[in-house]
Amino acid sequence: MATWFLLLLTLSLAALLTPLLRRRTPRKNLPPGPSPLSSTLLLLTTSLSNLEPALKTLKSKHGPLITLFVGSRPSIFVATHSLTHHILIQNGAVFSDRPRTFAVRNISSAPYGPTWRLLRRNLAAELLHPARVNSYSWARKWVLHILINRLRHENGNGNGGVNGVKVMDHFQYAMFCLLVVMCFGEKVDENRINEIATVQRRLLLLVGSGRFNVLGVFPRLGRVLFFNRWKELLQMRSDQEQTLIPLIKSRIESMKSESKNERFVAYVDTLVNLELPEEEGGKEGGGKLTEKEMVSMCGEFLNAGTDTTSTALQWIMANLVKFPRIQRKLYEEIVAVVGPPPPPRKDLEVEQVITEEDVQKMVYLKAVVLEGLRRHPPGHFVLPHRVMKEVEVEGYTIPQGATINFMVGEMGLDPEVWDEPMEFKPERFLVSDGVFDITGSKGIKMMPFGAGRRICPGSDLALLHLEYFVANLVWYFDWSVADGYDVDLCEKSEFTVVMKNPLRAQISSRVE
Ligand code: HEM
Repeated sequence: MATWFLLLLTLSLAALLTPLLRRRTPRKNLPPGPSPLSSTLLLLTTSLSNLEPALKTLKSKHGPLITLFVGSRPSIFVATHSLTHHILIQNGAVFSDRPRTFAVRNISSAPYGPTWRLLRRNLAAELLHPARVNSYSWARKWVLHILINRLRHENGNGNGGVNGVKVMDHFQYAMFCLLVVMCFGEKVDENRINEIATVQRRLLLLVGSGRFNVLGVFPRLGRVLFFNRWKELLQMRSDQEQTLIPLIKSRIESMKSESKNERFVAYVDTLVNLELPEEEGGKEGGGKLTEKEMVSMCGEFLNAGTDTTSTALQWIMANLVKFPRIQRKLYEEIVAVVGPPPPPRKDLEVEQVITEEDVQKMVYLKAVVLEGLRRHPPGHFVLPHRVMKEVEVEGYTIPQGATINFMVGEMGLDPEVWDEPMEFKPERFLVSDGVFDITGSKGIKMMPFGAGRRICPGSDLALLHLEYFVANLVWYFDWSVADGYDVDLCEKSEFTVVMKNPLRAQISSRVE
């Protein structure tokens, strides 16, 4: 359907619905913002991440609480740390629901209630518990091996290629391998990894682009008016099922034949026997997860931990290339803890690695990772929350059913909170020996993983992955600017906020 037609349709729809719905839900003392018509247009045609520039302008005009509309439905944006703390930490229960969108069963879209609690607790306690995460040490070592060999290969076996290595594809591949092992409990070959990654990324980018927003907001009408989009979404979903169901089935089969002590626990194992509660008024019933629901859960697990972590890894490595002094200081810390790196082996085996226990002793490493997440959080917003009952905030009324979101990117760069916020200065996190409360429970300074009850349950795993890979990559290689390339810190919004000009680095082995 032509874009002009879509715009016209959206405008007419908004114009029609706004007065109708406003009559039913009288507009209360909402936080200020632009007119319902112009904000409906903005929200229906723009992905969340591309909204940021418009919201910054609105913030300077209206203040830190801004209302936009989709039809008559208010969508509120919060731009300051203290208000976010007040909302998500002090009044978390009211603000922890999710807007109803597509009917998929997963943690991130589950309404705030018993099913969400069960699914989230399952992930946190059965898979992301520190003991379980430790049991995947072999998988991290295996993936590090793959990553180092891919980087060496592209770089001409460590001799330093002229145009450098474009690292992002390798980072994404490595994170994907790692999460696939944790999800399905098996090492999957390269072709299959690429196949799963392609399907998952297509789904992620299209849903993240905002093109399907209208189907979530007006489900019935949207499917008729935007039939081709609806068909495209169904096709992507069917591709996802075709790639993930065989892996789920194979894991379930192997669970029957292996004894419990023979194997480590994969995410699928934890999902098989879950008994979901019957939710009052819920559309979906209780009982065991169906095969298709397991696809949604596994798809969420893969996507939540892959793009976010590889995006953060790229930003951190880009800053280490741009600022050799910081890279040198980090290398010195690493050598002080584990000694110099081993010479590369001819059979491409990575014999010695910096372990998870080693990284715990590296305070500067932790500061580098935190500074990367402050300066370049992979998401500049959290996932939208839904308000469960009407509340007052700062003298304004936040109505039940409104969506609410938080300007994560803005908060990490607020000059009132951060000294020289645009500078990459890991030292700012050294004041407390690299111990920083990323959950924001006592006060929020930045929130790359969100805050409160919906905070990212994978934050500890993500931090471990970042520390582990950054440490090993800097230990094995010296990273410098590739010929003819400048490290450009410009941002571009995809599903996450990525480097507009992806990092190209010249890497050379630290030892002959
Ligand atoms: C650097 C890496 C990561 C970043 C920056 C990140 C960030 C976030 C953010 C901002 C949210 C939304 C919070 C909210 O809505 O208030 C979120 C939710 C979530 N993340 Fe992550 N995440 C990362 C890695 C991971 C990993 C490794 C996993 C799992 C293995 C994961 C699983 C989830 C899940 C399941 C949710 C939904 C939580 C809920 O709705 O209760 N994330 N993440």
